[in-house]
Amino acid sequence: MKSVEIINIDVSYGAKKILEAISLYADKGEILGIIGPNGSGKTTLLKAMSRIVAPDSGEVRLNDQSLATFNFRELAQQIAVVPQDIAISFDYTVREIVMMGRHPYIGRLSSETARDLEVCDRAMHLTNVAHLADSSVHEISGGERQRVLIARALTQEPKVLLLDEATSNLDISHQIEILNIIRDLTGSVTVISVFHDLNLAACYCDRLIMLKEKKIVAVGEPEDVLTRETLKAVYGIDALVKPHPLTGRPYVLPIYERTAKDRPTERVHVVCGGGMGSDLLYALHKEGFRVSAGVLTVLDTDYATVTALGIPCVAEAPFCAISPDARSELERCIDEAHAVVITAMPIGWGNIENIRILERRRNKPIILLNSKTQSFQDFTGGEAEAIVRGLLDRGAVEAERVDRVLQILRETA
Ligand SMILES: Nc1ncnc2c1ncn2[C@@H]1O[C@H](COP(=O)(O)OP(=O)(O)OP(=O)(O)O)[C@@H](O)[C@H]1O
Repeated sequence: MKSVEIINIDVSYGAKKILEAISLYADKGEILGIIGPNGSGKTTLLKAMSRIVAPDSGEVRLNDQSLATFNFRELAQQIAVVPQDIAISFDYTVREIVMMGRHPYIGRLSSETARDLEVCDRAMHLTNVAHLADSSVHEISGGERQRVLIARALTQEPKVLLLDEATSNLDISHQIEILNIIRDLTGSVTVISVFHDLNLAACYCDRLIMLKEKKIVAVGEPEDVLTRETLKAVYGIDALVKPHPLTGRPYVLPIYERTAKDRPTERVHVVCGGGMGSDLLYALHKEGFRVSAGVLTVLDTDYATVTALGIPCVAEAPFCAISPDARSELERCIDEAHAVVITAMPIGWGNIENIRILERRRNKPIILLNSKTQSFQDFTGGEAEAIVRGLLDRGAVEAERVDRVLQILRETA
C-alpha cells in the first residue's frame, strides 16, 4: 500500500524552478533513499512531502489523502522530520527538545502523561542520548545534537519519517546504530531519507530515487540505480560498482580521477603482467592520462584491472604466442603513445616478445618501473639482460615508485 505518493509536482522558490514533473511513491514500511548531487533538489523534495513548501502544481498524498487536507496536529502525528541541522535559539535541555516530539499528542492545557515520558525516555535511550538528558542543547556536539533530533522524531511516533542526511554528522558506529534503529522501525513506519553516502544508501534502502537538476533520473532497487553509467551521468565521477562481499548490495568505489580541466592529454602505454602493473595503471587512470596496456593474457591480474578501469588493452589468449593481429595492435598503441612504461615483471616472465616489438618503436621515452620484489637490475644473463641493457643504453630511465613514473611523464610531456 502506498504511504506517500507524489503526483507530477513542480516546486519553485520565487521564479526559480527547483523540481519539475516529479512523481514517486513510498510503500508503507519501506525505506526509500533520495540521492543526487548538491543543489539537485533533495531537501526541497522532503519539504514538499512535509508541506513546508507547497508545490506549484501536482499533488502530494499521504495514506491516499491529499496532504493539503490534514490539519497541523494530524500532520504532526503522521510525519516527523529530521532536518540537516537546526539552529535552536533557546537554552533547552536535551529532554525538553526530545519531549517536543509529544506536542501533537498533548493538549494545549494538559501536561505530559506517564506514557509521554516513557516514549521520550525510550527514544533517548535508543539514540544513546539519555546520559545527556539534562544538558543544554548548546553544550553538546554536532553529532549528539543530530541524535537528539532523531530522538525527537521518534518520540513523535510518526507513520512517515523524513530524514535529511540525518546521520551525516555521526561517527561510523553511531551511523550504523541509528540506521539499524531506523531499519527496525520499518514495517510500521515508512522512511524517506536523503543520503550523500551512496554506500549507506545502498545498504539500508529498499529503493533509491536519484535526482539531477530538478528531475528524477533513476528509480528502483539500489543495484538498478547505482551503476557506473548513472554515477558518471549524474555525479560526473568514474566509480567501480561491485556487489558488497557480505550483503550483495552494490558498493561504490570512486576512482579518484582528476577533473577534465586539469588532465594531461598524453597517452601512455604500459607493458605489464602478473599484477605488477595494477597500481601504476590505476594511478595513471586517476591522474587522467589516456592509458593503453598490453599485450596481456585474459587471465592476467593486470587484465582484470584494465577491464575494471575501462583501459584499452591488447589481449591475447593464455599460453599463446602473440598473434599477428595482437602484434599490429600493440605497434599501433606504442605509435600513438607519448611514452611507454614497462614494469619489471614481464621480462622475467617470458614476456620478452612485448619488448622486442617495442624495440622497433623506440623513438619515445621509456620508463622501467622496478617493484619492491623485482628490479630490472636483477635480470642477469640471457636475452632479458641484453634487452634491459639495450633499453638503458638508449636512454630508458628506471623508476622505483609509481609517483616517480608520474613525475617523469609530466616532465617529458
Ligand atoms: N529558500 C530558498 N530560496 C531560494 N532558493 C533555494 C532555497 N532553498 C534552496 N534553494 C535552491 O534550490 C536548489 C535545491 O536546493 P536543495 O536544498 O533542495 O538541494 P539539495 O539537493 O538538498 O542540496 P544539498 O545536497 O546541497 O543539501 C538549490 O539551487 C538551492 O540554492
